[in-house]
Amino acid sequence: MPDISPSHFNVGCESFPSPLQYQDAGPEPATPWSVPMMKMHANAPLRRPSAVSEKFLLPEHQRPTVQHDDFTNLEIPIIDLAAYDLEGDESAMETVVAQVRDACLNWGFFQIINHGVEEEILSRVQSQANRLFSLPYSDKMKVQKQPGKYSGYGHVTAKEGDIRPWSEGFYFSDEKSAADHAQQLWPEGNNDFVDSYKEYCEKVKHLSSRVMRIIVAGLEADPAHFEKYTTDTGGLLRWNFYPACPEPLKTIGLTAHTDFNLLTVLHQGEIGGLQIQKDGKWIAVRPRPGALAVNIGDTLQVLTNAKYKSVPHRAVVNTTRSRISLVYFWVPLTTIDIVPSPDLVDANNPCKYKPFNFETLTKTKQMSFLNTLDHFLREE
Ligand SMILES: O=C(O)CCC(=O)C(=O)O
Ligand SMILES: [Fe+2]
Repeated sequence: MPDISPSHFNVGCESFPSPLQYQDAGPEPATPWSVPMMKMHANAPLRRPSAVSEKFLLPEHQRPTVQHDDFTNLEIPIIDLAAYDLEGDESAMETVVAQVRDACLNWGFFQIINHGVEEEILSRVQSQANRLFSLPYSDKMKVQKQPGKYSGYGHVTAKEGDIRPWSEGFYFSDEKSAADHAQQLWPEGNNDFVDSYKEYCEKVKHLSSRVMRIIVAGLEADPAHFEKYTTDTGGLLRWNFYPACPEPLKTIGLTAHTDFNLLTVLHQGEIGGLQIQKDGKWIAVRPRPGALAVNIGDTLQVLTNAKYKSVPHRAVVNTTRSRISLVYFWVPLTTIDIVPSPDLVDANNPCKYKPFNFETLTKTKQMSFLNTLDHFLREE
Protein backbone atom coordinates (compact mmCIF):
# COMPACT_ATOMS: atom_id res chain seq x y z
CA MET A 1 0.00 0.00 0.00
CA PRO A 2 1.32 3.51 -0.73
CA ASP A 3 2.28 5.82 2.10
CA ILE A 4 -0.95 7.30 3.35
CA SER A 5 0.37 9.04 6.40
CA PRO A 6 -0.64 12.63 6.10
CA SER A 7 0.21 14.95 8.92
CA HIS A 8 -3.52 15.61 8.61
CA PHE A 9 -3.97 16.73 12.14
CA ASN A 10 -1.55 18.89 13.94
CA VAL A 11 -0.61 17.75 17.37
CA GLY A 12 0.85 19.86 20.15
CA CYS A 13 4.03 17.92 20.60
CA GLU A 14 6.19 19.57 23.25
CA SER A 15 3.69 18.98 26.03
CA PHE A 16 0.50 17.44 24.87
CA PRO A 17 -2.00 17.91 27.67
CA SER A 18 -5.04 15.77 28.24
CA PRO A 19 -8.27 17.41 29.43
CA LEU A 20 -8.05 15.26 32.54
CA GLN A 21 -4.81 16.95 33.41
CA TYR A 22 -6.40 20.32 33.32
CA GLN A 23 -9.53 19.70 35.30
CA ASP A 24 -8.00 20.74 38.56
CA ALA A 25 -5.79 23.44 37.19
CA GLY A 26 -5.54 26.27 39.66
CA PRO A 27 -4.29 29.77 38.99
CA GLU A 28 -1.02 28.24 37.83
CA PRO A 29 -1.00 26.77 34.36
CA ALA A 30 -1.81 23.13 33.85
CA THR A 31 -0.95 21.04 36.84
CA PRO A 32 -1.71 17.35 36.60
CA TRP A 33 -4.18 16.16 39.20
CA SER A 34 -2.55 12.79 39.34
CA VAL A 35 -1.86 11.02 42.63
CA PRO A 36 1.81 12.09 42.95
CA MET A 37 0.75 15.70 42.53
CA MET A 38 -1.86 15.35 45.26
CA LYS A 39 0.82 13.95 47.54
CA MET A 40 3.03 16.91 46.88
CA HIS A 41 0.19 19.15 47.95
CA ALA A 42 -0.92 17.00 50.83
CA ASN A 43 -1.69 19.95 53.07
CA ALA A 44 -3.48 21.98 50.46
CA PRO A 45 -7.29 21.79 50.38
CA LEU A 46 -8.41 19.40 47.65
CA ARG A 47 -10.18 21.18 44.87
CA ARG A 48 -12.90 19.32 43.06
CA PRO A 49 -12.09 18.65 39.41
CA SER A 50 -14.79 21.06 38.37
CA ALA A 51 -12.94 23.91 36.74
CA VAL A 52 -12.03 23.88 33.09
CA SER A 53 -8.80 25.53 32.06
CA GLU A 54 -9.02 28.48 29.72
CA LYS A 55 -7.15 26.46 27.13
CA PHE A 56 -10.39 24.57 26.54
CA LEU A 57 -12.92 27.42 26.82
CA LEU A 58 -14.44 28.47 23.52
CA PRO A 59 -15.28 32.09 22.80
CA GLU A 60 -18.99 32.61 23.36
CA HIS A 61 -19.96 32.74 19.68
CA GLN A 62 -18.36 29.32 19.04
CA ARG A 63 -20.02 27.45 21.90
CA PRO A 64 -22.37 24.59 21.12
CA THR A 65 -26.04 25.19 21.89
CA VAL A 66 -27.25 21.70 21.00
CA GLN A 67 -26.48 19.19 23.76
CA HIS A 68 -25.21 15.64 23.28
CA ASP A 69 -28.68 14.13 23.72
CA ASP A 70 -30.84 16.83 22.13
CA PHE A 71 -32.23 14.33 19.63
CA THR A 72 -35.17 15.34 17.45
CA ASN A 73 -37.24 13.61 14.78
CA LEU A 74 -34.84 14.88 12.17
CA GLU A 75 -32.59 11.84 11.83
CA ILE A 76 -29.99 10.80 9.32
CA PRO A 77 -31.15 7.83 7.23
CA ILE A 78 -30.60 4.31 8.51
CA ILE A 79 -29.88 1.93 5.66
CA ASP A 80 -30.01 -1.86 5.85
CA LEU A 81 -27.21 -3.26 3.69
CA ALA A 82 -28.47 -6.85 3.91
CA ALA A 83 -30.72 -6.41 0.88
CA TYR A 84 -27.76 -5.41 -1.27
CA ASP A 85 -26.36 -8.90 -1.04
CA LEU A 86 -29.52 -10.81 -1.88
CA GLU A 87 -28.45 -13.03 -4.74
CA GLY A 88 -30.45 -12.38 -7.87
CA ASP A 89 -32.75 -9.81 -6.29
CA GLU A 90 -32.01 -6.81 -8.49
CA SER A 91 -34.82 -4.69 -7.20
CA ALA A 92 -33.66 -5.09 -3.59
CA MET A 93 -30.19 -3.97 -4.70
CA GLU A 94 -31.61 -1.01 -6.55
CA THR A 95 -33.56 0.00 -3.46
CA VAL A 96 -30.35 0.12 -1.44
CA VAL A 97 -28.57 2.06 -4.19
CA ALA A 98 -31.45 4.57 -4.25
CA GLN A 99 -31.47 4.91 -0.45
CA VAL A 100 -27.74 5.57 -0.42
CA ARG A 101 -28.06 8.06 -3.30
CA ASP A 102 -30.78 10.01 -1.42
CA ALA A 103 -28.76 9.95 1.79
CA CYS A 104 -25.67 11.27 -0.04
CA LEU A 105 -27.65 13.98 -1.82
CA ASN A 106 -29.60 15.17 1.19
CA TRP A 107 -27.36 14.46 4.14
CA GLY A 108 -23.81 13.43 3.24
CA PHE A 109 -24.17 11.14 6.27
CA PHE A 110 -26.06 7.93 6.98
CA GLN A 111 -26.05 5.00 9.35
CA ILE A 112 -25.83 1.43 8.15
CA ILE A 113 -26.97 -1.81 9.73
CA ASN A 114 -26.19 -5.38 8.68
CA HIS A 115 -22.84 -4.05 7.57
CA GLY A 116 -20.82 -7.17 8.30
CA VAL A 117 -18.64 -5.81 11.11
CA GLU A 118 -19.69 -8.04 13.97
CA GLU A 119 -20.57 -6.75 17.41
CA GLU A 120 -17.84 -8.97 18.84
CA ILE A 121 -14.98 -7.22 17.01
CA LEU A 122 -16.48 -3.79 17.70
CA SER A 123 -16.55 -4.48 21.42
CA ARG A 124 -13.03 -5.94 21.42
CA VAL A 125 -11.67 -2.80 19.78
CA GLN A 126 -13.74 -0.65 22.10
CA SER A 127 -12.33 -2.39 25.16
CA GLN A 128 -8.76 -1.99 23.87
CA ALA A 129 -9.47 1.70 23.39
CA ASN A 130 -10.82 1.87 26.96
CA ARG A 131 -7.74 0.13 28.20
CA LEU A 132 -5.44 2.50 26.36
CA PHE A 133 -7.10 5.72 27.42
CA SER A 134 -7.29 4.53 31.04
CA LEU A 135 -3.51 4.25 31.23
CA PRO A 136 -1.68 6.89 33.25
CA TYR A 137 -0.88 10.00 31.27
CA SER A 138 2.85 9.35 31.55
CA ASP A 139 2.40 5.93 29.91
CA LYS A 140 0.36 7.34 27.04
CA MET A 141 3.02 9.96 26.49
CA LYS A 142 5.52 7.19 25.75
CA VAL A 143 3.76 6.79 22.40
CA GLN A 144 3.12 10.44 21.74
CA LYS A 145 2.44 11.25 18.10
CA GLN A 146 5.54 12.84 16.58
CA PRO A 147 5.53 15.73 14.10
CA GLY A 148 5.04 14.51 10.55
CA LYS A 149 3.84 11.08 11.70
CA TYR A 150 0.28 9.89 11.73
CA SER A 151 0.40 7.28 14.45
CA GLY A 152 0.49 7.67 18.23
CA TYR A 153 -1.21 9.48 21.07
CA GLY A 154 -2.24 13.08 20.56
CA HIS A 155 -5.09 15.49 20.28
CA VAL A 156 -6.68 17.07 17.27
CA THR A 157 -6.24 20.75 16.69
CA ALA A 158 -6.60 22.48 13.40
CA LYS A 159 -3.58 24.66 13.97
CA GLU A 160 -1.23 26.00 16.58
CA GLY A 161 -2.96 28.34 19.04
CA ASP A 162 -6.48 26.95 18.54
CA ILE A 163 -8.64 26.21 21.56
CA ARG A 164 -7.92 22.68 22.73
CA PRO A 165 -10.57 20.08 22.11
CA TRP A 166 -11.93 18.23 25.15
CA SER A 167 -10.62 14.94 23.88
CA GLU A 168 -7.65 12.68 23.48
CA GLY A 169 -6.87 10.75 20.32
CA PHE A 170 -4.95 7.69 19.34
CA TYR A 171 -3.89 7.38 15.71
CA PHE A 172 -2.93 4.28 13.74
CA SER A 173 -1.34 4.29 10.31
CA ASP A 174 -0.32 0.67 9.98
CA GLU A 175 0.14 -2.60 11.76
CA LYS A 176 3.80 -2.09 12.46
CA SER A 177 3.34 1.17 14.32
CA ALA A 178 0.41 -0.37 16.23
CA ALA A 179 2.66 -3.25 17.29
CA ASP A 180 5.48 -0.86 18.30
CA HIS A 181 3.10 1.20 20.39
CA ALA A 182 1.65 -1.89 22.06
CA GLN A 183 5.16 -3.01 22.95
CA GLN A 184 5.93 0.33 24.57
CA LEU A 185 2.63 0.55 26.42
CA TRP A 186 2.45 -3.06 27.57
CA PRO A 187 5.98 -4.54 27.71
CA GLU A 188 4.39 -7.57 29.40
CA GLY A 189 2.43 -8.13 26.16
CA ASN A 190 -1.02 -7.30 24.82
CA ASN A 191 -1.53 -9.18 21.59
CA ASP A 192 -5.18 -8.34 21.41
CA PHE A 193 -4.34 -4.68 20.85
CA VAL A 194 -2.71 -5.40 17.50
CA ASP A 195 -4.94 -8.36 16.59
CA SER A 196 -8.16 -6.46 17.11
CA TYR A 197 -6.76 -3.39 15.34
CA LYS A 198 -5.82 -5.54 12.35
CA GLU A 199 -9.07 -7.44 12.19
CA TYR A 200 -11.13 -4.29 12.56
CA CYS A 201 -9.19 -2.49 9.80
CA GLU A 202 -9.63 -5.36 7.40
CA LYS A 203 -13.36 -5.44 8.01
CA VAL A 204 -13.96 -1.71 7.72
CA LYS A 205 -11.75 -1.50 4.66
CA HIS A 206 -13.81 -4.17 2.99
CA LEU A 207 -16.98 -2.42 4.10
CA SER A 208 -15.73 0.94 2.78
CA SER A 209 -15.13 -0.42 -0.69
CA ARG A 210 -18.53 -2.11 -0.64
CA VAL A 211 -20.26 1.14 0.34
CA MET A 212 -18.26 2.97 -2.32
CA ARG A 213 -19.50 0.56 -4.99
CA ILE A 214 -23.08 1.25 -3.88
CA ILE A 215 -22.45 5.00 -3.99
CA VAL A 216 -20.88 4.83 -7.45
CA ALA A 217 -23.71 2.61 -8.71
CA GLY A 218 -26.11 5.48 -7.97
CA LEU A 219 -24.08 8.17 -9.72
CA GLU A 220 -24.55 7.60 -13.45
CA ALA A 221 -20.82 7.86 -13.91
CA ASP A 222 -18.20 5.45 -15.16
CA PRO A 223 -16.95 3.47 -12.11
CA ALA A 224 -13.47 3.34 -13.69
CA HIS A 225 -12.79 6.95 -12.67
CA PHE A 226 -13.45 6.14 -9.00
CA GLU A 227 -11.57 2.86 -9.14
CA LYS A 228 -8.42 4.78 -10.02
CA TYR A 229 -8.50 6.20 -6.50
CA THR A 230 -9.72 3.19 -4.60
CA THR A 231 -7.80 0.24 -5.99
CA ASP A 232 -4.93 -0.73 -3.74
CA THR A 233 -5.56 1.91 -1.16
CA GLY A 234 -6.21 1.68 2.55
CA GLY A 235 -7.20 3.62 5.58
CA LEU A 236 -6.16 5.39 8.72
CA LEU A 237 -7.73 4.80 12.08
CA ARG A 238 -8.33 7.15 14.96
CA TRP A 239 -9.79 6.45 18.36
CA ASN A 240 -11.28 9.50 20.05
CA PHE A 241 -11.76 9.64 23.80
CA TYR A 242 -14.01 12.35 25.22
CA PRO A 243 -13.87 12.49 29.01
CA ALA A 244 -16.95 13.72 30.88
CA CYS A 245 -16.65 17.48 31.17
CA PRO A 246 -17.92 19.88 33.82
CA GLU A 247 -18.65 22.54 31.16
CA PRO A 248 -19.93 20.82 28.02
CA LEU A 249 -21.56 23.95 26.67
CA LYS A 250 -18.37 25.97 26.90
CA THR A 251 -16.05 23.42 25.35
CA ILE A 252 -16.00 21.15 22.31
CA GLY A 253 -14.94 17.52 22.02
CA LEU A 254 -13.95 17.88 18.40
CA THR A 255 -14.31 21.14 16.57
CA ALA A 256 -16.48 21.48 13.43
CA HIS A 257 -14.69 20.01 10.43
CA THR A 258 -15.10 18.01 7.29
CA ASP A 259 -13.15 14.81 6.76
CA PHE A 260 -10.37 14.94 4.16
CA ASN A 261 -10.70 11.43 2.76
CA LEU A 262 -13.06 9.50 0.50
CA LEU A 263 -15.38 7.93 3.04
CA THR A 264 -15.38 7.67 6.80
CA VAL A 265 -16.82 4.77 8.77
CA LEU A 266 -17.53 5.80 12.34
CA HIS A 267 -18.47 3.74 15.34
CA GLN A 268 -20.08 6.22 17.70
CA GLY A 269 -20.63 3.98 20.70
CA GLU A 270 -23.87 4.20 22.60
CA ILE A 271 -23.51 7.73 23.96
CA GLY A 272 -24.56 10.71 21.88
CA GLY A 273 -22.00 13.35 20.96
CA LEU A 274 -21.74 13.36 17.17
CA GLN A 275 -23.49 16.32 15.54
CA ILE A 276 -23.80 17.18 11.88
CA GLN A 277 -24.77 20.31 10.06
CA LYS A 278 -28.03 20.25 8.12
CA ASP A 279 -29.34 23.38 6.42
CA GLY A 280 -27.13 25.52 8.62
CA LYS A 281 -28.31 23.94 11.90
CA TRP A 282 -26.56 21.45 14.16
CA ILE A 283 -28.32 18.13 14.62
CA ALA A 284 -27.47 15.55 17.28
CA VAL A 285 -27.05 12.10 15.74
CA ARG A 286 -28.83 9.45 17.80
CA PRO A 287 -26.59 6.39 18.15
CA ARG A 288 -28.25 3.16 17.00
CA PRO A 289 -27.01 -0.02 18.65
CA GLY A 290 -24.87 -1.97 16.21
CA ALA A 291 -25.03 0.67 13.47
CA LEU A 292 -22.04 2.37 11.89
CA ALA A 293 -22.19 5.92 10.57
CA VAL A 294 -20.76 6.67 7.12
CA ASN A 295 -19.93 10.09 5.76
CA ILE A 296 -18.62 11.57 2.55
CA GLY A 297 -15.16 13.14 2.78
CA ASP A 298 -13.63 16.06 0.86
CA THR A 299 -12.01 13.76 -1.69
CA LEU A 300 -15.30 12.19 -2.71
CA GLN A 301 -16.92 15.61 -2.85
CA VAL A 302 -14.35 16.56 -5.49
CA LEU A 303 -14.64 13.28 -7.42
CA THR A 304 -18.41 13.87 -7.67
CA ASN A 305 -17.89 17.51 -8.68
CA ALA A 306 -19.71 18.49 -5.45
CA LYS A 307 -22.84 16.52 -6.27
CA TYR A 308 -22.23 14.84 -2.91
CA LYS A 309 -21.01 17.05 -0.09
CA SER A 310 -18.52 16.49 2.68
CA VAL A 311 -20.70 17.67 5.55
CA PRO A 312 -19.42 19.62 8.57
CA HIS A 313 -19.64 17.66 11.78
CA ARG A 314 -18.31 17.88 15.33
CA ALA A 315 -18.42 16.08 18.67
CA VAL A 316 -19.82 17.58 21.86
CA VAL A 317 -19.23 16.29 25.38
CA ASN A 318 -21.42 15.84 28.45
CA THR A 319 -21.12 16.12 32.21
CA THR A 320 -21.50 12.51 33.25
CA ARG A 321 -20.27 9.96 30.77
CA SER A 322 -17.05 9.66 28.88
CA ARG A 323 -17.32 8.47 25.31
CA ILE A 324 -15.11 6.69 22.81
CA SER A 325 -15.53 6.75 19.04
CA LEU A 326 -13.67 4.61 16.51
CA VAL A 327 -13.06 6.34 13.21
CA TYR A 328 -11.81 4.77 9.99
CA PHE A 329 -10.74 7.19 7.26
CA TRP A 330 -10.67 5.44 3.91
CA VAL A 331 -8.18 7.40 1.84
CA PRO A 332 -7.62 7.65 -1.91
CA LEU A 333 -4.56 6.52 -3.77
CA THR A 334 -2.20 9.37 -3.06
CA THR A 335 -0.15 9.58 -6.20
CA ILE A 336 -2.66 10.97 -8.69
CA ASP A 337 -4.39 14.34 -8.85
CA ILE A 338 -7.89 14.45 -7.41
CA VAL A 339 -10.23 15.51 -10.22
CA PRO A 340 -14.00 15.18 -10.79
CA SER A 341 -15.45 12.37 -12.84
CA PRO A 342 -15.81 13.70 -16.43
CA ASP A 343 -19.33 12.21 -16.44
CA LEU A 344 -20.36 14.64 -13.71
CA VAL A 345 -19.06 17.70 -15.52
CA ASP A 346 -21.11 19.44 -18.23
CA ALA A 347 -22.26 22.90 -19.29
CA ASN A 348 -24.70 23.06 -16.37
CA ASN A 349 -22.20 21.63 -13.92
CA PRO A 350 -18.80 23.00 -14.89
CA CYS A 351 -15.77 21.54 -13.19
CA LYS A 352 -15.64 23.19 -9.77
CA TYR A 353 -12.07 22.38 -8.70
CA LYS A 354 -8.55 22.98 -9.85
CA PRO A 355 -6.49 19.78 -9.86
CA PHE A 356 -4.58 19.09 -6.65
CA ASN A 357 -3.04 16.07 -5.03
CA PHE A 358 -3.67 14.35 -1.73
CA GLU A 359 -0.61 15.81 -0.08
CA THR A 360 -1.75 19.35 -0.87
CA LEU A 361 -5.18 18.48 0.47
CA THR A 362 -3.85 17.23 3.80
CA LYS A 363 -1.58 20.26 4.20
CA THR A 364 -4.48 22.58 3.47
CA LYS A 365 -6.61 20.69 5.98
CA GLN A 366 -4.15 21.63 8.71
CA MET A 367 -4.70 25.31 8.00
CA SER A 368 -8.36 25.09 7.27
CA PHE A 369 -10.20 22.38 9.16
CA LEU A 370 -13.62 23.32 7.89
CA ASN A 371 -13.76 24.96 4.48
CA THR A 372 -10.79 23.13 3.08
CA LEU A 373 -12.08 22.73 -0.45
CA ASP A 374 -12.67 26.47 -0.88
CA HIS A 375 -8.92 26.69 -1.49
CA PHE A 376 -9.26 24.65 -4.67
CA LEU A 377 -12.31 26.26 -6.24
CA ARG A 378 -11.95 27.42 -9.83
CA GLU A 379 -12.74 31.03 -10.49
CA GLU A 380 -16.26 31.36 -11.91
O1 LIG B 1 -16.44 11.23 17.68
C1 LIG B 1 -17.25 11.47 16.81
O2 LIG B 1 -18.45 11.19 16.90
C2 LIG B 1 -16.80 12.21 15.56
C3 LIG B 1 -15.38 11.93 15.20
C4 LIG B 1 -14.94 12.58 13.93
O3 LIG B 1 -15.67 13.26 13.26
C5 LIG B 1 -13.55 12.41 13.48
O4 LIG B 1 -12.75 11.80 14.21
O5 LIG B 1 -13.21 12.89 12.37
FE1 LIG C 1 -14.78 13.69 11.29
